[in-house]
Amino acid sequence: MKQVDVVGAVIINDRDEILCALRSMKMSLPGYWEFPGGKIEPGEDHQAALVREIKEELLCEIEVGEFITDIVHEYPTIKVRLITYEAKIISGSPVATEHEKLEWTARKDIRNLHWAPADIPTIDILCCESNGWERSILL
Ligand SMILES: Nc1nc2c([nH]c(=O)n2[C@H]2C[C@H](O)[C@@H](COP(=O)(O)OP(=O)(O)OP(=O)(O)O)O2)c(=O)[nH]1
Repeated sequence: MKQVDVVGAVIINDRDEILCALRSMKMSLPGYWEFPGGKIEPGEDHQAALVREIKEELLCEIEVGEFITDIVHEYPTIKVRLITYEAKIISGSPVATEHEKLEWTARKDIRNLHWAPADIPTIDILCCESNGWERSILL
């Protein structure tokens, strides 16, 4: 089965909200939420691919931060390797040029969206992080 290598940016603002992107009817997996990003070009490193994709898709500039996870998900006709990183916007503000819409969502609420299946491991890590933080305060 064909595999595509994709990078996704978990763009977080200073209010701990995450930028979520809804795939449009013109894209594959329409109606699913995802992290903005896209396919890595041959010879490109992950960070460069993310900066390029975000510039193309959202017309703004990001700085790529910590690695989150690297997983392979088998869809019925294609395997997607999704590699996610934290990121923040350093210039401009995001515009949906390809997506149906963009939404800043509080970290605690991101599970409520209907995510592309390949994104669930990233969502689990993002939600755990905040639980871990709360747990360490309670202990
Ligand atoms: N960008 C991105 N793609 C994702 C995520 N989760 C997930 O399964 N995908 C899938 C959807 C696409 O098949 C592929 C990403 O490719 P892309 O972002 O370049 O999408 P595209 O619109 O050019 O894809 P296509 O319609 O040409 O197949 O990975 C995610 O969080 N972000």
